[in-house]
Formats: sequence, structure tokens, C-alpha cells
Amino acid sequence: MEELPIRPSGIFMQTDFITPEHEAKLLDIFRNDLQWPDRSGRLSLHYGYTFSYKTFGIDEETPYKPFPDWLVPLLPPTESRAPDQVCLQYYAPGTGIPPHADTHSPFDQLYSLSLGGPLMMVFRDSETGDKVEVDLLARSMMQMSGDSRLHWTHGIKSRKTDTLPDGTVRPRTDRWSLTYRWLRQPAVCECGNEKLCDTAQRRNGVEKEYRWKQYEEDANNDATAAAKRESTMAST
Ligand SMILES: O=C(O)CCC(=O)C(=O)O
Ligand SMILES: [Fe+2]
Repeated sequence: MEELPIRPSGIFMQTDFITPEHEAKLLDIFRNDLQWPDRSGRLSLHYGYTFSYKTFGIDEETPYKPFPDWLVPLLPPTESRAPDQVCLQYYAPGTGIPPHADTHSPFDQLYSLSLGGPLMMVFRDSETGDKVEVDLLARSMMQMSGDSRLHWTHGIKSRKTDTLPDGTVRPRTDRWSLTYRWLRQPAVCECGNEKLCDTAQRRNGVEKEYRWKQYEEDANNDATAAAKRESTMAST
């Protein structure tokens, strides 16, 4: 994987992680074989361990969901072990995900594989507010580490087109992503960023109710209420 020569630092990308033929087979499985929640907005399916936002550890009440056969060849080979949690998400054209930093303390490495239509992800520096768009091309595997993982938020605007740097307006089409997470043991982060880090906030006694925390709980619960809330959040 190659680090992108941009700010934020720490974004590693491998384009063409799989072949177009392999991708076509996966999209066929996603479209025809999987049981998706029956609602609008971004849809998620979870594999592996479910995370508990009460204990900040594995949710012992939810049984481990083994990785399906189609998922095994898609695990990042650059890590020494398989991820603890994988989330498959579907974005219909116009659907996004609010800006957030995935919770620091429970999770360490973070990867995302893009399939189907390309779109722009927006990274935002939590200190300066600077924004940078990164094009998530089909079949590319991205690792978010360092600043891009800890000190910048990431999100996807809810819109039907993206404007490329050369001015081309590119329509969105159906997109799927796989997000891979590894649990951090012990569940503490030493980055010290009080705006984005839940460990730093807890130590300073200022745990705030950020919208992205609610988003992560929603992603785990797949509640219908979450979809409603998100449709209002995403427009802000
Ligand atoms: O769709 C993606 O590529 C990333 C999704 C994301 O940010 C997340 O699930 O935390
Ligand atoms: Fe994320």
C-alpha cells in the first residue's frame, strides 16, 4: 500500500485490490443473496464480534458472526491477524455518512474497501477545519492511520454527484464499502486529542455527547430511528 502524498498523513491506498470480475461477483452476492435491513438511508451488515458501547469491549450477548466465504479473500493481508469486526455498508446514490472519527479507545487499525460506484470522502482537520477530499475508487483498499485516523474526521456528503478537481461532475451510483476494525487491548488511546479522543475526554472528565458517537451506536443497532436521525444529521 502507498501513502497518499497529502494532508492528512497516514492514508494508505491500494488501488485494484481485486479484479473487476471478482468485484462483479461480489456485487451480485450483495444485491441478490444478502438480507438487508428494510429501510432507506445507509444500510449496514455486521460480521465478527459486536462491540458494546457500555463496556467498551466485545458485546458478550451478541454471538460472534463468522465471516462468510465471500469475505475471507477481502481481508487486508497487511495485518498480522484477521479483523475483529467487519461492517458491510450500502450507500444508495445521494446517501452519505456524517463526519466522525471512529471511536479511538476500543479500535486500533481501520481499513475500508470500496466497491461499486466511486465517491469523494471528505477529511477535516479537527484543529484548523481544513478540508481535503479523497476519491474512493472502486476496488481500492484504504488504510486510515496516524493523523487521518486520530486527528481528522472523515465523512461522505449526502449528494447525488461529486465534482472532480478538473471540474467534471460525476454522478453517484450504488456503492458498497467494507470497514475493518481491530480491537485495541487495553482499550485506551494516548493521542491526547480532547476534541476527538474518548480516552482523552474521559481522563479530563469532559466526555461530550458527540453526534458521531450516536452514529456509531446506531450503526451497531441498525435501528430504524437511526435512519431517521441520520437523514436530519447528514444534511447539516
Ligand atoms: O464507507 C466507507 O468507506 C467508510 C465508512 C466509515 O467511515 C465507517 O464505517 O466508519
Ligand atoms: Fe468511519
